[in-house]
Amino acid sequence: MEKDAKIYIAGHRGMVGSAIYRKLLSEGYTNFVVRTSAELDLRNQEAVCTFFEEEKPDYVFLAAAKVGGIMANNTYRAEFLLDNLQIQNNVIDSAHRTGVKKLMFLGSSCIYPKMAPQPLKEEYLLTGVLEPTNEPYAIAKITGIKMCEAYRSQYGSNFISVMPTNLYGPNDNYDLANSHVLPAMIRKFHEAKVNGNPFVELWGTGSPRREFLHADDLAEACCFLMENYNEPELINIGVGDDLTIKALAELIQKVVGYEGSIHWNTEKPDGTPRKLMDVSKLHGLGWKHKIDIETGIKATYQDFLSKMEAYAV
Ligand SMILES: NC(=O)C1=CN([C@@H]2O[C@H](COP(=O)(O)OP(=O)(O)OC[C@H]3O[C@@H](n4cnc5c(N)ncnc54)[C@H](OP(=O)(O)O)[C@@H]3O)[C@@H](O)[C@H]2O)C=CC1
Ligand SMILES: C[C@H]1O[C@H](OP(=O)(O)OP(=O)(O)OC[C@H]2O[C@@H](n3cnc4c(=O)[nH]c(N)nc43)[C@H](O)[C@@H]2O)[C@@H](O)[C@@H](O)C1=O
Repeated sequence: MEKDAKIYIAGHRGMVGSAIYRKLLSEGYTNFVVRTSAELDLRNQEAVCTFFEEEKPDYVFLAAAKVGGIMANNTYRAEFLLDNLQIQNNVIDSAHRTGVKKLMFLGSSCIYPKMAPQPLKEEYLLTGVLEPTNEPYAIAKITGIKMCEAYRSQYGSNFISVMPTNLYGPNDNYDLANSHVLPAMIRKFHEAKVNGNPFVELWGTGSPRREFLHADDLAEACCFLMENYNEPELINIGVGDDLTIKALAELIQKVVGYEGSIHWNTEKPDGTPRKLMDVSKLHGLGWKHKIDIETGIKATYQDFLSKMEAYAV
């Protein structure tokens, strides 16, 4: 990307979009176009077409989406399917129509079959049945991958698809019902510590395994791939290592300094038993993550503390 190129970061206030924004600013890029969802609802096809025709960005990072943890995905199934299809269809097609030089579509590790062999290689896409709790979201993301592939093959568009593993970091969502596990645990342990609660309730059995990548590492990988990856095939972004939800809970409990106990509510879903990314393709290109999980959790806890008033702890 040329340093003065016009870059549109869709979802620039979100955890991922804001991390990409910070990374690009730190690398000396200056020409950005951004809109909040209130200013430009990406589900609105006409508004998105007009925006692209007026702004004509050179590069697009598509980090706007309806996002949430296992309960949000399972509860708002229609919105996770429709909103995401609308957002990505509108942005990808407008990017093509206005001659965007390159677009990056962000998918997710949940696109892979629930019982796929581990670690998850890129070629396992569409080889089996999906995890039911996030099937609508996964179907939308798979459609986004196929849109990028189709526009490349029919029109020669340089649209790439990257599949991040579970993410965490600054500007994460700490809502107890709708967030992902890592921010939820930070908030639950912190509130229990402050309020002197004897136990914290967590969901499922604690036995599923998850891989976690810090948003700043993800942003670095996205910028690296925007520079160095121009292939039709999707590419995984992860750390190549995972831990059980129980081990994650113990780590966060230690960082927060909570001394009570954990109750596992097995009425709540476990979701996919394991989704560990195979990152050999990414490593082969020369990129590897830097932030280890304990360092990342400590920094994220500080981010939570700085925003705590917003969550009325
Ligand atoms: N978080 C995770 O663990 C993972 C995330 N991803 C992917 O990364 C991307 C970013 O996720 P993340 O940063 O975590 O999500 P966030 O919820 O933090 O941010 C999503 C952003 O999307 C924008 N947005 C949502 N709906 C609309 C809309 N209708 N019109 C315009 N903008 C909209 C929001 O804008 P505004 O703030 O202005 O309302 C928000 O800034 C997504 O594609 C997600 O699927 C992939 C794997 C894991
Ligand atoms: C990124 C990814 O995120 C989603 O998938 P997920 O990885 O299953 O999401 P999660 O982070 O919410 O949960 C991970 C694990 O953790 C357990 N768990 C324990 N206690 C809490 C808890 O308090 N909150 C939450 N949310 N989970 C908890 C929970 O039961 C599960 O076993 C996809 O829908 C999809 O959106 C997607 O792509």
